[in-house]
Amino acid sequence: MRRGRVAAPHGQGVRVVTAAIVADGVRKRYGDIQAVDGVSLHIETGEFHGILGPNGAGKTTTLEILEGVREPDEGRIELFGESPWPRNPKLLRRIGVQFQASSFFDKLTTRETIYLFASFYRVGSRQADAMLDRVGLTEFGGVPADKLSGGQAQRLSIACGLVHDPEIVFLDEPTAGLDPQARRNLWDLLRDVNEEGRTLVLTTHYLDEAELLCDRVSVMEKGKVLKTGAPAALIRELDDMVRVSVESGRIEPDTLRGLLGSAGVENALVEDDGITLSIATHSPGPVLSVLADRRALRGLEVRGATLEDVFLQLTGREYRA
Ligand SMILES: Nc1ncnc2c1ncn2[C@@H]1O[C@H](COP(=O)(O)OP(=O)(O)OP(=O)(O)O)[C@@H](O)[C@H]1O
Repeated sequence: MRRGRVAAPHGQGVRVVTAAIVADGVRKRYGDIQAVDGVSLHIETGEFHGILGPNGAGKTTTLEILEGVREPDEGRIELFGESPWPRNPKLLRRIGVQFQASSFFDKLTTRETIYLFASFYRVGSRQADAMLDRVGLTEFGGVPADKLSGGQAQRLSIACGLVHDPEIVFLDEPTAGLDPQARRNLWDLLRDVNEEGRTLVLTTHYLDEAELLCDRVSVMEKGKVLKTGAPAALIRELDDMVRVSVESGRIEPDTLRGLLGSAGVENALVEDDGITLSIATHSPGPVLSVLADRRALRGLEVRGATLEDVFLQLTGREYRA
């Protein structure tokens, strides 16, 4: 949230912050599945907010309800004080939705696609061209939209959601499936869009992405928001925990149990690669000393806690996107 907050004039000492989005007690059920189970959110104007969680946590359903494209079973939602459901014409120009790239018309070029989206809002071709330029796609204007690479298609879909200059932008896993370079390029774009004072709400599987981009995140699991806060604040609540990792083959299970029993060890697990033993602790000294005694320091890494550790602490289980 870099520029979007409404600051009080100098000397008054009071900062007025208006809510862009308020959700209260939102529920949505699909048959037997309670997809969203009492979600409440308060997202400030200009905030970059991440809704994160593993598959099936209820992120997309929550986002669609906020966007006003899905009706909640229960709960109150307001965008700038207006309900988005049923379809609210007063809000349409003020919100932008990044559509999944797969929903483009396959016979339209990149330029025709953004012109089409621009026409929905009576936005002229000059503004549409400028937006295409902004996302670096001018030279691909004549290319059929379905021939763009994954990163280019995502940039086009974001451009289509931004072309009418909305105040709130909703993005559903905008970097899913992109290579690392394309992800980084997209992060730069999203940061710029937020710096202009727009409110961004993004869902993501990637905890590192949320940690890097978002002012605040809401961690979701099983339809509920487990916690909301600034990534750094959530991590700080873990009380200076660090994660010590080594190659697991070097340490016997007995030693591991001993470590787990010792003071300050929060948890120890073998990571997805099947090789790395990862130990979360508040006192890395004794842990490192036991590992050194056992000559089990191969592959040693010591790093600060991350949002993965926050998730582990909130749910008691490892984060698996
Ligand atoms: N239209 C639907 N009909 C029936 N069940 C649905 C529908 N949409 C979602 N669900 C179910 O609701 C739950 C929440 O889904 P949702 O897509 O909101 O989660 P998500 O966190 O966005 O997951 P993902 O990261 O996999 O997209 C899941 O169990 C999903 O299978």
